[in-house]
Amino acid sequence: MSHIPRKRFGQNFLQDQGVIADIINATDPQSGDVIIEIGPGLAALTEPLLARVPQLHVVEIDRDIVSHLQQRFPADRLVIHNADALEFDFGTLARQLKPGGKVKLVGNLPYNISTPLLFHLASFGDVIHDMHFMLQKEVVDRMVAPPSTSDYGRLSIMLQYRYLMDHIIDVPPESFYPPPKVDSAVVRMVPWETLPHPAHDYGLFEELVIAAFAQRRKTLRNNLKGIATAEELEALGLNPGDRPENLGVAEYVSLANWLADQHPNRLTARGS
Ligand SMILES: C[S@@+](CC[C@H](N)C(=O)[O-])C[C@H]1O[C@@H](n2cnc3c(N)ncnc32)[C@H](O)[C@@H]1O
Repeated sequence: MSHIPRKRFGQNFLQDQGVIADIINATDPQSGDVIIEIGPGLAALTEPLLARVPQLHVVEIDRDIVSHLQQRFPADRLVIHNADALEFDFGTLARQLKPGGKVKLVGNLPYNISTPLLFHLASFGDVIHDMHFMLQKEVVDRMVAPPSTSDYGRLSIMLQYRYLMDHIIDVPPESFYPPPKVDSAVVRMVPWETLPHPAHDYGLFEELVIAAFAQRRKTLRNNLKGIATAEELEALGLNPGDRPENLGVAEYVSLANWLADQHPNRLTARGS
């Protein structure tokens, strides 16, 4: 099939057999697994996945690609959902396909929707076993970054709160057609069975992290003015002279939980 890659759908098709094999191995498909692929494109991952499982579900927005896939694979083996992954209800499909169980997600994601898609998927953690995604390398570096490194920030904290994450491989532009302008990487995301540091009020935790990183080069004492005094931070075992990137997820959650329990209006009062 001669398909002209569509920029607006972020179409960079994988053509490197070594990278494809690495992603399939990382996904580790077993015959009983229910797998949903996001953005199958011209089937670079779809075909080897179908070689391992009896049936595969895919979510694809591009109608031309959908008709290509319909002609190429039998409908009982490849179930195609012609939909926008950003609006797709993965929860309902997962519960239908594996009642009481969990599904695997995989995809070489269009870079233009990767961050909103990660936020959309956050609400389906209870039905997801694991996810393997190709993303911009710069985004993967930020997702998995440990505290006190230059890549560590809001994205690291908000995703590490929900998932155990691993960087699997880096992928250079020439592994795709057409080559993207940036380097890529594959990340594994496994939702925590039980959150290691549960926030009493998730919204408040989110707001606290935004406030703490308002000015990355400033200290906590400065960024958290009106939210916690230097004395209060010290009493909680935190150093007011630290910069926001020095605190781990556990420390942000404990500060957020102290606020939620003792001073629930401080963040909103500061914002008004
Ligand atoms: C980077 S390409 C990857 C294609 C293929 N999996 C590969 O590795 O060669 C991204 C794919 O996602 C599809 N896509 C883009 N936006 C989408 C969306 N919002 N929902 C579902 N699929 C989307 C594109 O049409 C394309 O097939």
